[in-house]
Amino acid sequence: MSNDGLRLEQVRRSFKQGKDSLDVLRGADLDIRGGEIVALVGPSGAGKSTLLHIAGLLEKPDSGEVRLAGQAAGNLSEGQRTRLRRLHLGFVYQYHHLLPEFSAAENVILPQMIAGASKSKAKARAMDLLGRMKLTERAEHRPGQLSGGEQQRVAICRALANAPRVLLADEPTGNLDPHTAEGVFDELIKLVRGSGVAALIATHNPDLARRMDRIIRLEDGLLVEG
Ligand SMILES: Nc1ncnc2c1ncn2[C@@H]1O[C@H](COP(=O)(O)OP(=O)(O)OP(=O)(O)O)[C@@H](O)[C@H]1O
Repeated sequence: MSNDGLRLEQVRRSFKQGKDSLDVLRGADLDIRGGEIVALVGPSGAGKSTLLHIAGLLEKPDSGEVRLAGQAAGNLSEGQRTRLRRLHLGFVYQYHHLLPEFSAAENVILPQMIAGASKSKAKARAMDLLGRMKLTERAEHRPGQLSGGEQQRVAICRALANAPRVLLADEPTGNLDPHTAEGVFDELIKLVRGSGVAALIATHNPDLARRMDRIIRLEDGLLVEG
């Protein structure tokens, strides 16, 4: 069946470690539809970041297919992969990676302009996203003038700026104290639900994982439900 979100089919990835090969992904299957929020859990070193890099077209699998917004990525050129990534993917990392010399609003405006939006449209969307994250008053502040929670909320707005079909997040609240993490996570969930994006969020926090629609566990190189 078609899926306009994210689909992985029999994804395999191994790394050479000396004479041995470490089989991190051994045929991982995944299907996330628009509007679904899925937690990716598993012990440290299980391969969650590797899986997110492959799903985000930052790395290629040894075999298997990644389908993004209905399009198979396997046979695309580097240029086509970059375009697909720009059009359909948003990323949130543990650290915000905002541009320090630009304001919060500019950090959300820039990716839209790179994708071809006019400045006025990009600004209107940035202010709308920042408003939904309760950051209107902070829009003109630079990242260094914001709290850790606020920085991460701006990073979430930036990830959603181009209305991607798929949002990938690697421990998005992992750097924050538990109370702040909970608040940022609530806002993330609200924004994601309102946008219809397919979201895959890696977390070590079982309380946060339980609040998503489904939990997928990475175990011995395979993805299992629950
Ligand atoms: N480029 C690489 N070369 C060799 N080994 C790698 C490479 N990338 C990852 N690995 C190995 O693959 C395994 C999975 O790593 P990965 O970072 O995906 O795990 P993770 O589940 O995200 O861990 P954590 O929860 O600690 O972030 C680890 O044993 C790691 O050392």
